[in-house]
Amino acid sequence: MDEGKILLIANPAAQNGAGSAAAERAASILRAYFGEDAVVLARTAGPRHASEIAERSKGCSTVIALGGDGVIHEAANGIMRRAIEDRPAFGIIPVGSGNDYARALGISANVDEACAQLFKAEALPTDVGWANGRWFVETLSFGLDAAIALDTVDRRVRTGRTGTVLYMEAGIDQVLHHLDERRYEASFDEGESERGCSYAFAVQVGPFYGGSFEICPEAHLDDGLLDACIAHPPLGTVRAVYLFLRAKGGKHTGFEQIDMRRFRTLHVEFDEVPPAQIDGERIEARTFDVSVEPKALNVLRP
Ligand SMILES: Nc1ncnc2c1ncn2[C@@H]1O[C@H](COP(=O)(O)OP(=O)(O)OP(=O)(O)O)[C@@H](O)[C@H]1O
Repeated sequence: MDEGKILLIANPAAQNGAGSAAAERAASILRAYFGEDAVVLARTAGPRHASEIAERSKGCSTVIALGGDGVIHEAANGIMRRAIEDRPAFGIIPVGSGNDYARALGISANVDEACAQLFKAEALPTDVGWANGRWFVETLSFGLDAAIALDTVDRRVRTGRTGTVLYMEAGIDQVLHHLDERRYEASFDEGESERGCSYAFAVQVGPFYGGSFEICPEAHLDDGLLDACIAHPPLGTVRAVYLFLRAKGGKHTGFEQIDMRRFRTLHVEFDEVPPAQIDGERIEARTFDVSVEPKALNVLRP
């Protein structure tokens, strides 16, 4: 990692409050390495604050977001709002329940290990997705997948569970009780309009979503393309649970109900507003205009 001012944007509320101690720990490790004055710690005060801080972060060479995929999403959006030549390098220290972007980058969920990885990391040009005026670094999805991701937010507060167990529980519950078909009309790369019906429709920069489900195993962070996984009817509950469990290890592809696509742009219009998530955060619309901005962000990758 380049020396120079480092701005550490931390969500103290991440992972039920664990973000606060993690931020202190990360700041002290980074200061011990780069020098006391080289690292500025900024704690977020609430939703969207990370975007504002990152957008205003003039004069620093690196922005590191500490927290879950939500605060990483917000910080990346703030940086992306700046002109490309003015964007600092972007690093992450994952302290969340899903940590999908960290998994795609190969960054440890242990704060000490993540810092050690960042010291040796290179800032590599990385693709960023764009949908309805928001950037996404890893995932955007509609339907069942999004309902699962959104369900985990309430479920975590209720049960205190995190990580894979939390997603598995939410996933099985949604598949058993909300296996809804959603009609859409989609055009990939400005091609002919296709009418379709999906249970789940995920658009990925990297392979992971939902806390380590390898939904698009062939997705690469710097290939200039988005990958989609679309699960079509007919799919009974038993088959759906089977495919859902296989998706944990990326072994759901190759089945006739699973359509894998690769593209640069997508226009998709659902008959009704579907549950939808962008990097794990709620997004509401019936029509989505999606594209990829190749190698738009220099991301610290081990
Ligand atoms: N100080 C704060 N207090 C409460 N919420 C905050 C604060 N700062 C940011 N947030 C919001 O918290 C939400 C969740 O943040 P984040 O993703 O970092 O943690 P998480 O939810 O624990 O992790 P995951 O996304 O992996 O489940 C984001 O929408 C963010 O805007």
